Amino acid sequence: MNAADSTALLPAVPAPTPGEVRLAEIEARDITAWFGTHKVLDRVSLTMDAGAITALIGPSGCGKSTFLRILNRMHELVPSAQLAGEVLLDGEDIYDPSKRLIDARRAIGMVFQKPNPFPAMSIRENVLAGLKLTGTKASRSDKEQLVESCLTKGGLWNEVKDRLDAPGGSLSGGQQQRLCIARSLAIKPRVLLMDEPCSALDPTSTRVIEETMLELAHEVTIVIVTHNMQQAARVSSKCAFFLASQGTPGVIVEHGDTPTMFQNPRDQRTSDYVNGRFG
Ligand SMILES: Nc1ncnc2c1ncn2[C@@H]1O[C@H](COP(=O)(O)OP(=O)(O)OP(=O)(O)O)[C@@H](O)[C@H]1O
Repeated sequence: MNAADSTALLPAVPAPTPGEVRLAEIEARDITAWFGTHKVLDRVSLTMDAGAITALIGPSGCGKSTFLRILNRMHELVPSAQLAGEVLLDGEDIYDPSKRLIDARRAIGMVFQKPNPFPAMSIRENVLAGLKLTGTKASRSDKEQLVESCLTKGGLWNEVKDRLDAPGGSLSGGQQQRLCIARSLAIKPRVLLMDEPCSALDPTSTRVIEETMLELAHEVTIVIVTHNMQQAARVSSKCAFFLASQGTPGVIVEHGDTPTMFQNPRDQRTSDYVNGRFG
């Protein structure tokens, strides 16, 4: 079975109700990035469509994670990091000096490779942690509703509804990752960035998270970095192939609809990569 064929294994997802949510487009324009003098991305442009799941693929070190971190202003946390270019969230540059960092982080959430719940905090507190960090006020009953809806969207509610006061650290790795997804949803992001969210998980947990992603795409635009070609084919509708050949900075070689990228790519290097001939 090739990667594209495996799409059929996932259950059908019902269409979104029109007008229910306003989905955001995120566009990177001419992004060049450095760590010190090391240029790691060179004029990368990519539009990640509203409501789509876009997969960023490519060999190790080609700048996928750096690109993802640029999309919610995490790149600037590294002291030596520099950046040129623009990131437009629904047409507005999140790097515009008049824009606040906290607004970018609130609108553009991130789930990391390694599940990182607050281990000693309860499951409930983990979900609500983002409200505190962003200074968002909510009544007790609103918080209870939020906990239930986020854990439901994160695909975890049925497993934890009877132990919301148990510590986040008591959950399995896959459950912890779904808790992190629920936590990121609580502040209602418009875009969710996921950096290899399943690479530390077993196949069953991976499948549950993939199903969760497909459900979430109805209300939040998703960008995922993955090394797993089957996963890219199963969950994404758009795909971008990054490459940094022989010490040159990373560029996007090709991007487009996922089935085309897997079955009929224009560039031989894309074909070689998605078919496992390198990387
Ligand atoms: N904090 C950092 N300081 C200095 N260089 C860094 C830092 N983070 C990444 N780099 C360098 O930037 C380049 C791109 O790294 P990045 O992690 O973005 O690639 P990647 O495609 O996501 O790799 P992988 O698939 O292995 O996670 C690499 O050469 C890496 O060594």
